[in-house]
Amino acid sequence: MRTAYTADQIRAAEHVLMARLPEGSLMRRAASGLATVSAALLPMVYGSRVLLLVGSGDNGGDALYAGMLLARRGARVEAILAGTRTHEAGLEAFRLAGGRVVGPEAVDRADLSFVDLVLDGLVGIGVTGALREPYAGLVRAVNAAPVPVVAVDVPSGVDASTGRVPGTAIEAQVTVTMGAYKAGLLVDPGAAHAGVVELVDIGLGPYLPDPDVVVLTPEDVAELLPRPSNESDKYRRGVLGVAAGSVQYTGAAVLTVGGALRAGAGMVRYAGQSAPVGQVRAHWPEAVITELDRPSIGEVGRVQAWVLGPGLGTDDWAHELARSVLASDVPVLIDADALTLVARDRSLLRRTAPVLITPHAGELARLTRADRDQIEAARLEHAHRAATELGVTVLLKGSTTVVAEQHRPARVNRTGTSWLATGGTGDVLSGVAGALLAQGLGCYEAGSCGAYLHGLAGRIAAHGAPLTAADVVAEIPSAIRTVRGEPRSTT
Ligand SMILES: NC(=O)C1=CN([C@@H]2O[C@H](COP(=O)(O)OP(=O)(O)OC[C@H]3O[C@@H](n4cnc5c(N)ncnc54)[C@H](O)[C@@H]3O)[C@@H](O)[C@H]2O)[C@@H](O)CC1
Ligand SMILES: [K+]
Repeated sequence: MRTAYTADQIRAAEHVLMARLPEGSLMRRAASGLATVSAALLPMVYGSRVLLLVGSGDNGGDALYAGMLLARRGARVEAILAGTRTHEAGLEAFRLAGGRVVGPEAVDRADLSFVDLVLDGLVGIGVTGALREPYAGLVRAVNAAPVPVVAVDVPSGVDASTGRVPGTAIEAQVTVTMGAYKAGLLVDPGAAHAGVVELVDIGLGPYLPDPDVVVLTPEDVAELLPRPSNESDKYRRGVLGVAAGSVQYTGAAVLTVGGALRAGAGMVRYAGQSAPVGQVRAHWPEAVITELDRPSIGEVGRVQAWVLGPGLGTDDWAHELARSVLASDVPVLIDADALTLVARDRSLLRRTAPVLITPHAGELARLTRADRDQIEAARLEHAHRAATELGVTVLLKGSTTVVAEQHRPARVNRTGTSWLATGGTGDVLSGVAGALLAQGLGCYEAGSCGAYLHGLAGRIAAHGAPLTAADVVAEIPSAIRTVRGEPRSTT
């Protein structure tokens, strides 16, 4: 499990560790890791040109000490001192090693074309708000130049705790982060600025609190996924009810049922009107089907969880069916049109059994009356707030998916690919996560494992080219085999 923390959590841990160590040793550890990663990005350290952007805080200090180490190895290292003050000891050490201080004009396009690497040490976890001048101007110039950038600790301009980017921010190829991952490096928009994140161990581990954010590894997912035992039968493996699809949207029903079957539901009971029923029957003879002549699940047999909403429509019939599903005593995953119904009628959410909602930013905006752009800008915060306010588990879809539940660290999923941004893939995700709910996983686990498998299946299906939602369904078993470390050709 990869764990990540807010700036305050990191500061508190650093404080305790620093008190136990000789002055400056943490920064030397940080700088040494930073120099090692930077050196590996250069074809040859000796003779290469490195430019440091140095801010007024300790982030600039890290850059100066790393610059010193690179200068000692024969690099030509120059520093732009952008702050009103500069880390004194770092600057002295840098100068003694042969580093040169240059003016801000060194970021002119012509000059940057002679530079092999930029180290961005303008600001780290100490940032507040949008980058001010002259930092913002330097960042714009560097971003516009074709020069690789290593961000020190955090790309300058990214809020380390939330991933917010309130103004200009460095676009780094690599971010060398000190002591522990910062939450804002793992969730967009911050993550998109960070590039590859390399962690430098400075001994902070024992002093860190419970994490703010967690990223599951394949091993974590493999351990959480249900596995059929010798005693399993289709009922014990989990029966999922699917209330999805309508006359207008038949495909959503097909994709949701497909996702659920491929993700290992012991049985899928599909309930819908005649048009989607015909389609589901044609695509998935495995599904057990109830054709509804009224909007009630009274005639559908026992299930362990429901998926409600993909392609369901938002008319009175859909509303009544949603009410009937939500009146059951099993976990319900609410997606798509059912989210619109719930946004209109919050009383639908009054139930005691667990609820997992799977909105994208626009759907969450409708549900919480927030602004869509603000949600995109601060995904962690909004997912958590919605989970707390609505008393549900929230899976906020997007390039980095966030699963939030009250009193638990947000789980961020990064297995997806931008090829997944195509019609119907959300229905597949609902089916996958619903199947995991039916197999007994809680909403938090089902949401995070579902997002992981769905993203990975998308990656496998895309393989660098466009995909369809049906392709994602087909690759879910490959994704499961991949996390289990089993060869794809065996079962
Ligand atoms: N103290 C230590 O021993 C260690 C420090 N570390 C480094 O120290 C950093 C934190 O250092 P600081 O606490 O000094 O903070 P930073 O260096 O991150 O930033 C603080 C400075 O940035 C300025 N600033 C804040 N917001 C700004 C904005 N929007 N525009 C322009 N300037 C802005 C502030 O005026 C202040 O001078 C970490 O990110 C990390 O790089 C790590 O190396 C671990 C060890
Ligand atoms: K930085």
